Amino acid sequence: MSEKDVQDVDLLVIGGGKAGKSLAMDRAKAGWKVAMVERDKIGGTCINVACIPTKALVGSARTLLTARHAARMGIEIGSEPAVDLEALRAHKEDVVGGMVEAHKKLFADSGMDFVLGTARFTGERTVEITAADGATRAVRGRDVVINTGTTPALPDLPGIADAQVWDSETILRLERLPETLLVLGGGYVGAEFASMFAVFGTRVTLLQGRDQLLPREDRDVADEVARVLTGQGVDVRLGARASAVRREEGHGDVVVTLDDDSEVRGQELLVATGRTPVTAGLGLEAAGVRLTDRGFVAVDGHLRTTADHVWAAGDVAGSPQFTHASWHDFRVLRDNLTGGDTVTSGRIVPYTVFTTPELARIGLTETEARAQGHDVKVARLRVAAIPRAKTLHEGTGIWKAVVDAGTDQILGVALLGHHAGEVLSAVQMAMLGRLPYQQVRDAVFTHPTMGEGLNLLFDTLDDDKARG
Ligand SMILES: Cc1cc2nc3c(=O)[nH]c(=O)nc-3n(C[C@H](O)[C@H](O)[C@H](O)COP(=O)(O)OP(=O)(O)OC[C@H]3O[C@@H](n4cnc5c(N)ncnc54)[C@H](O)[C@@H]3O)c2cc1C
Ligand SMILES: NC(=O)c1ccc[n+]([C@@H]2O[C@H](COP(=O)([O-])OP(=O)(O)OC[C@H]3O[C@@H](n4cnc5c(N)ncnc54)[C@H](O)[C@@H]3O)[C@@H](O)[C@H]2O)c1
Repeated sequence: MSEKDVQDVDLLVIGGGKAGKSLAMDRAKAGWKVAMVERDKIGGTCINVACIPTKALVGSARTLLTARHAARMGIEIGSEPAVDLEALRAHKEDVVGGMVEAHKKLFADSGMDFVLGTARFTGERTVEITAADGATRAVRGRDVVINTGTTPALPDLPGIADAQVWDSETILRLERLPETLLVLGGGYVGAEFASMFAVFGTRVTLLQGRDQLLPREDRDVADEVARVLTGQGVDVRLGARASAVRREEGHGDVVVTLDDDSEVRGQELLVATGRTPVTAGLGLEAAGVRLTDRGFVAVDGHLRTTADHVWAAGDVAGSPQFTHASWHDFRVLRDNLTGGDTVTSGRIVPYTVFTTPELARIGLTETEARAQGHDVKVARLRVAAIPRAKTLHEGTGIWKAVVDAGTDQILGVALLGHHAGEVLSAVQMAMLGRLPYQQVRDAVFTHPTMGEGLNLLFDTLDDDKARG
């Protein structure tokens, strides 16, 4: 392609994830000439194959639980509630489809040039885009943003490539509800799918290589999540490291061999052992963009890559792998592209693991706080003590808060229980405002709400008992 065929734009976005699409729309509305290239998922990973479909299905699992437990609330439902697989799939596709359609309209209304195709760098700030029909075009950005995300990792285990295993995308096709399901990996994906499928009636065995579920959490919190899963019927096996996988003939069982040579079998296997950055085939060398040792695009605090006027955001840039982190990357980029000077360091990124009930987390764990030299006080509360939880028969879970004993600042919180993700935002506001915990302890919350439990949680910070 000759130089005169290269189209120049103010902003070129490669990959329409949360950061990229938000920035593309924002800058197009501001009058910039913007092109955004997306390979196949209109709206990005979260909407098509991650957060949104999984949370639609978690919603179904919770509806099933509510129906199952209706009698204890004095409601007679009649026959045993059950999953209708076709309707379940339709529900999920309806939610996803609606959001994809909404994005098409938002993209068009913003005035950006939305290009469905695969981008590959051919030189500095310049890409060749190949559309599904093979047509190509070249675009050069004054500034370029790489937002190509991550994809499920397939661990290097003998036999796994031929065992027709599921990953977090293929399982969402909901081709069947297996009677038995093996889940390899006890991180976020493993915990959420294990909880969901167990509620749907599948006998789930979760194989976690480490000796703790959700290894980033404090052990007491992770153990409590494991108890929740066990209570739902999940066989949680810790320290169960897979060494090989095979599928028996005629699409028979999947068999996982563990490090101790024992075998575990199930009708299907979900591999949930992490995600790999999408950089292959991007031609990053041609653009002067370097990777970190772990294969992510190397960026500084401003999200600048090693190439001038080339930026990266979201999962591929090594940001915490959450949609809201990518969304914040958008704000950082917007500032930096319009004369600002904003960095990603120091931001607090909370998250919620959508088991049922869910685990909501922010800030430091107790382990991290102690390792950083804080003298800590730890507050603990059983969710069953919260009046709202009693009215709902939703007493499962524990809440935990870690406070600096010297400054009374809240360092971190883990809330496992009903609507924990919603309650977490109140704690987050207190942390952002640097309020001492006493202000949360003594705030007047509405009765009876789950949020009111924060009074009770911080009330337990009686100095003698809480000092660890
Ligand atoms: C099962 C699951 C559940 C999750 N649930 C949650 C949740 O509840 N909450 C939460 O906050 N996070 C959740 N996450 C994480 C979240 O999905 C990711 O952190 C988020 O989607 C990352 O967004 P991103 O902006 O990095 O890019 P992505 O949304 O990954 O978008 C990248 C886009 O780039 C495109 N692309 C790649 N290469 C090219 C190319 N060469 N040319 C053109 N386009 C390209 C891809 O098609 C893709 O659409 C979940 C993840 C999984 C796997
Ligand atoms: N609710 C949410 O916000 C949400 C939900 C799902 C995913 N996500 C994001 O997606 C990312 C990926 O999630 P994930 O669960 O795939 O990865 P992860 O890194 O959280 O967990 C993978 C787990 O697999 C285990 N493992 C690895 N190899 C193994 C082996 N051979 N045998 C047994 N166990 C093995 C590891 O010990 C680890 O605990 C997360 O980091 C998270 O940020 C977020």
